[in-house]
Amino acid sequence: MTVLVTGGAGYIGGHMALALLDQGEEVVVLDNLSTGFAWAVPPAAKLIVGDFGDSALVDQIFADHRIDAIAHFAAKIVVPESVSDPLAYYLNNTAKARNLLECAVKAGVKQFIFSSTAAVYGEPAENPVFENVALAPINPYGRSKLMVEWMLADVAAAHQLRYVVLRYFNVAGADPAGRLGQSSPVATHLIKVAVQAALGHRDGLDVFGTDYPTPDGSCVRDYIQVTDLVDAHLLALAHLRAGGGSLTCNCGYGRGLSVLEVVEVVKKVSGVDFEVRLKGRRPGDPASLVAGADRVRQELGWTPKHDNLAEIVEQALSWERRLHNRKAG
Ligand SMILES: NC(=O)c1ccc[n+]([C@@H]2O[C@H](COP(=O)([O-])OP(=O)(O)OC[C@H]3O[C@@H](n4cnc5c(N)ncnc54)[C@H](O)[C@@H]3O)[C@@H](O)[C@H]2O)c1
Ligand SMILES: O=c1ccn([C@@H]2O[C@H](COP(=O)(O)OP(=O)(O)O[C@H]3O[C@H](CO)[C@@H](O)[C@H](O)[C@H]3O)[C@@H](O)[C@H]2O)c(=O)[nH]1
Repeated sequence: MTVLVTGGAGYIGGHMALALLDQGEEVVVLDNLSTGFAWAVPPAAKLIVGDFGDSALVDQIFADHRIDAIAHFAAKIVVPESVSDPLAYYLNNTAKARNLLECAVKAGVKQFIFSSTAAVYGEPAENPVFENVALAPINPYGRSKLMVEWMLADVAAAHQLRYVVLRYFNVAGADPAGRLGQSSPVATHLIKVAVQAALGHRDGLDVFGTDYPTPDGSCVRDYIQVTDLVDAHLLALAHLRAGGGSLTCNCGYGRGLSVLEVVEVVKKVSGVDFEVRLKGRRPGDPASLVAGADRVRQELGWTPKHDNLAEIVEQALSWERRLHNRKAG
């Protein structure tokens, strides 16, 4: 059987495609290359360049391939951009997901893994935050994803489709074998920005907000290494294929690190004391998000292998060097 990976030319979907191929699966990647790269798709996967909201194209993909599961990564993912352009997020992340689900139901695809986000929690009253708290996203990005979670629950109640929703916390690092990493043309994620500053590819780093109600005033996040996250998807796929029921799980390590702490680790690992400018808050940022991560361990048997920020930063540094040389070369 074949897995359809939407967004498989992107950061996390690309690592998923690699991992699926590593375990002998057939992989079809559907990606419009809006933020992804054809070169990031492993050659053994079939890349179809197109939009996952294009129902005629998706129907054709289901007709041409024996797809038993969809891993749906494709989305717009930048929180501040969702604040300035919410309709783009509701179209790409929400409305098009509805079309994809309709095609899946029509084609009888019964297994669906969805990339959700810690942003569905908004500003949780307590951290770590567990899956069963009331959901109150504070930005359009989080709302655009939460609506897909709701659609999935309704579709699963009405049809034979079962799902695993994985709510990722902050994803970072790269394939330990060095085959792939985060390649987005315009970096916005903290670790990637910090690593670029350390390598002199940008002029220092701005810290967005130092007056949050956190120990050092900067935002706290739970950084999860990308192949550990992908392992949770492989386990989710096995769970669904074994007939397991629909499930929603946080994906994080259950440990919060502040922006200033992350910056210190990047400076230490790189050995470069790059410029850090303390700035005002960025729109849409919650103060703290740390995963209550018991369920993914208990229900899926997940055990992380790379829960170490220095190792994650080392991976990000070595990927960024490679990416830079590739561009220069
Ligand atoms: N990176 C994180 O820290 C993080 C955290 C939580 C959740 N997520 C979720 O994980 C998923 C993957 O994120 P990523 O970091 O790999 O981002 P990314 O931008 O690297 O990958 C997204 C991919 O989707 C493709 N895409 C976007 N819209 C499309 C469309 N309409 N049709 C076809 N392809 C389309 C892009 O070209 C890109 O290759 C997203 O759903 C995101 O919301 C990411
Ligand atoms: O140059 C920078 C970049 C980021 N930050 C801060 O670093 C923290 C983390 O920001 P970022 O790496 O952009 O991630 P988030 O905004 O937390 O969002 C990520 O993590 C969410 C889950 O927690 C996911 O839903 C999103 O898709 C993903 O982009 C935030 O406090 C930012 O304000 C800075 O201070 N300077």
